[in-house]
Amino acid sequence: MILSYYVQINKLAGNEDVNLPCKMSEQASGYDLYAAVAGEIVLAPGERALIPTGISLAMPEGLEAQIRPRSGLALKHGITCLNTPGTIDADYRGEIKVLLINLGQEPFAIARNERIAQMVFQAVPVVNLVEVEELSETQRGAGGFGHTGK
Ligand SMILES: O=c1ccn([C@H]2C[C@H](O)[C@@H](COP(=O)(O)OP(=O)(O)OP(=O)(O)O)O2)c(=O)[nH]1
Ligand SMILES: [Mg+2]
Repeated sequence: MILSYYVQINKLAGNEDVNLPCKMSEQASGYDLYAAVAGEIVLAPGERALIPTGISLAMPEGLEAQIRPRSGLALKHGITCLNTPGTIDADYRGEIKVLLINLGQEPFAIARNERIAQMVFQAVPVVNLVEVEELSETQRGAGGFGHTGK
């Protein structure tokens, strides 16, 4: 079954040259996000930076977007998203930004229009939290954090 939605996308002023998020293969899960940095920025080992993408979105209620690292950047350069997966709320209208961190040993340069991360859309159920005095019993109960063994 294929779920299909329309999501509005807006290029922010001054970013007309920055590519729109793009799927790199027909059935890719993620739309690659392009850096909207001015010129180039360099992340020293251990350094983090909030990278602009030059775009904003309006998704329908019931969708979210997740910002995830690109595995190639992680493997080759130790570049990942610090808050992965980043959460883009359906009602957020600001610029999408990517919090990158350099966990590698070498400085890493990011140029304008380079692909820095990917954005995956997910359906989010609408949940109503109902406060109660007691919860239903289960076999697991409160067991967790490895209580079933290694
Ligand atoms: O990687 C990210 C994560 C978040 N956001 C934007 C969209 C999101 O809707 C908003 C808030 O994100 P989140 O809820 O993760 O952050 P918070 O620290 O809880 O901030 P807030 O109090 O604004 O919700 O920031 C991004 O652009 N990139
Ligand atoms: Mg929040």
